[in-house]
Amino acid sequence: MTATAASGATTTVSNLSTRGLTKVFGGVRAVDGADVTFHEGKINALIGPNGSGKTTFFNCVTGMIKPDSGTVTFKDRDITGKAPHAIAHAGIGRSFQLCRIFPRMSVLDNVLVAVRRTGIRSLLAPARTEAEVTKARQLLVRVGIDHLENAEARDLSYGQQKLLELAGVLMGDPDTIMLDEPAGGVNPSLIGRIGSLVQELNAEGTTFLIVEHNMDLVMSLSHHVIVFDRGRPIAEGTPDIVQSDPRVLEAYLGV
Ligand SMILES: Nc1ncnc2c1ncn2[C@@H]1O[C@H](COP(=O)(O)OP(=O)(O)OP(=O)(O)O)[C@@H](O)[C@H]1O
Repeated sequence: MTATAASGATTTVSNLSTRGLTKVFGGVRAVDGADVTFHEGKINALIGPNGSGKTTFFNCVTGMIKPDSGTVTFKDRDITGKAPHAIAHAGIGRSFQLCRIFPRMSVLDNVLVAVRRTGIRSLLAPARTEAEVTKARQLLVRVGIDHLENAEARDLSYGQQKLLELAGVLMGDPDTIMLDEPAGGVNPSLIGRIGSLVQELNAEGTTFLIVEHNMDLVMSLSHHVIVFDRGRPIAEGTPDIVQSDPRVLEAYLGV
């Protein structure tokens, strides 16, 4: 969110930021001292050439891997190195580059188990409540695949599986959602559906952080674009500003 202070200067409101975040694999500095401030209440995109460290950065923020150094702060709390379920519980939901669903389970059960993937205590709770089933069905309506409720997840198209994964993310009522390549491998009509859903949810107050290679989608959806190269941001701003930044062209084309 961007607020205008009394002086007329704009300040960024952020609930999620990193400072000096670093992850090294062998000799590769996949994330290299990244200082990133996401804009709260906005659709933020993280773009950059292949191998620039976007997914590793996401994994460090969401607890899938432990950074070697640096900090991740969410709502004024240091969440660096916390377990994924603790970070999800704090309010950050995420999807994966390669969709994570249970292929032989029904669509409805996939949404229901999503809410159970938040630590051992919830796994031991009663299998499902009526309220959870109602909520899962409402979310399937919302993402547009309620007619497939009883189908096995493996019978869905890849785009439908991405919508299913998003329904699962929404079961946790996150206020911030991180999507890793939501349009990757998805047909154009479902890309449109995913884009509309992101805009609807954002209008209701959800902050988004999206890693995406589909530039049409990024530039049409995002309020704030952060460009990664070699493990750290090299440029950021509105889509217009980023597209005309020579450093971005250089990173992509290597010129
Ligand atoms: N588990 C790992 N072990 C070793 N090296 C890794 C590992 N994960 C990532 N890397 C390396 O870290 C660098 C950053 O990779 P990462 O997948 O984070 O980039 P990316 O920007 O998400 O790429 P893409 O756009 O292709 O998905 C690459 O050089 C990659 O080979």
